[in-house]
Amino acid sequence: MENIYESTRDPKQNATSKQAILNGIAPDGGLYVWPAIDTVDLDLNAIVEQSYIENAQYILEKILPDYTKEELEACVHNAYDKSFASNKITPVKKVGDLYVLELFHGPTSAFKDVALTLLPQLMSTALKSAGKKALILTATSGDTGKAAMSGFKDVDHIGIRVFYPHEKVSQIQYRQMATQEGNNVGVYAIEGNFDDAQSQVKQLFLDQELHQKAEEHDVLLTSANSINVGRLVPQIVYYFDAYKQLVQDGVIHLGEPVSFSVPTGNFGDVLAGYYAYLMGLPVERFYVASNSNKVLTDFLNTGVYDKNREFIQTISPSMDILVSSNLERLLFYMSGQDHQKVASWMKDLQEKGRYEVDAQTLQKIQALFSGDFVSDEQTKETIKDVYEKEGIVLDPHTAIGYRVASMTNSSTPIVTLATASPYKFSVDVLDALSKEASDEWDALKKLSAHCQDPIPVNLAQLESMDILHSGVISVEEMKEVVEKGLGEVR
Ligand SMILES: N[C@@H](CCOP(=O)(O)O)C(=O)O
Repeated sequence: MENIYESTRDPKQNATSKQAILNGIAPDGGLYVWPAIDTVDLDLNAIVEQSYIENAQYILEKILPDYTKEELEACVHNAYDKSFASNKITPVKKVGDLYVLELFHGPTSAFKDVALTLLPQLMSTALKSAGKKALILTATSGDTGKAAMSGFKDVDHIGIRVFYPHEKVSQIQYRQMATQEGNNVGVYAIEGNFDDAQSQVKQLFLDQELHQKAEEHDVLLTSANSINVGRLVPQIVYYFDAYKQLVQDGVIHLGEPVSFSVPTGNFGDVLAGYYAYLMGLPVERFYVASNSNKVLTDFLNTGVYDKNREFIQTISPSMDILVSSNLERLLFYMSGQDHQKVASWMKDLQEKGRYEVDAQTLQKIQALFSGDFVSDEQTKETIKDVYEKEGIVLDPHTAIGYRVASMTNSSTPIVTLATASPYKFSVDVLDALSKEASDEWDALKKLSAHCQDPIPVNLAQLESMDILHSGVISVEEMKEVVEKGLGEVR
């Protein structure tokens, strides 16, 4: 099978899709990309007629060509047949003049579930072909960690270790992770922020001593973050499916463009949309919505990416990120697939904390992407305003995307990606609605009563669950955790 994937930094580092998924990141620290993704020929007429599951299979067959049709069929059905509370998987709703793509009906109430119910299937299938075991390392700012553990819990031949920033996730996100059951999971708070966790995980992937030890245990080290192409590609499907729903609802005619507003920190979700665009989805513009950690807004406006700034803890913690990993993939495509340029920008980021792209690359990016940011105060205002006018409660991340979408004066329909359930951020959402609560449980109940909407079962049951993981470790101690984990994969 052809090695169609290659590192953003060096075309010689190439792999099949199964190998790319097993490796997580390329051995040179770059991210796997498929340079010819824009040659994929998808039939939009077929897509608007098919179910979500049929579309997932249709699209993944094109982008993961070394999986057999039967393998992908099994993976997709195992992931989506029973795990989502909506039979549409990711329904689109009209909210005011905008559209909202609800991505939070999965087992942990965040958009990550769409990919992290499928990645364990893809990973297990690839591991079987390779005859190996795997230890998955995951950095999380709140949502990915829980969704990854839920997806990989008790999966044979796979272990998972999750690292999140101590006291920098919402109370409910903390409870979701700290109560996680499973004989193959480990979750640790780290002293630091998400960027510290993510950088250390990336370092560990490149650590030769660790790889040596992994080999001794016959274990591969890999990732459940969106740096892994297997985490990213399932997210392409919901962009096509949202388009399908707009056509079916008569909002657009087939072939007409739509725009997307995507709240993002690590740039994975919006990059999946760009992949959909490269595969033929008619998109006019992507609005990249940030919180006060507005490193992406500044980059999109100036071409300078500069992480040397204050890290701000916000009420949208999943987006409290200053090193936005997947931007590297966008730079690869927008620079004309110039591996050397990408490698030198990433070297600058590593050594100086900043890089500046050339005018041509910036121009190409700006032709399709805009960036804007929203403060905590504005986020709360938006939650309140949308609730009062439309009776819909948005979570803080979605509110950021919604506000950025509503600031444009485009006549093209804009779909905001609703990335999480508001109940995951119950205290701040209730506060935005000018109500008080004594703690996160009181907030959950009051929010539910106020909105006359049931609390998702997976969140409601957290209150009675025991805390199983309470370790707080330093960034340096992460390596020990991983070394130990290698011997525990069964
Ligand atoms: N927002 C994420 C951060 C990690 O991003 P990912 O898309 O690379 O998994 C989170 O909630 O953990």
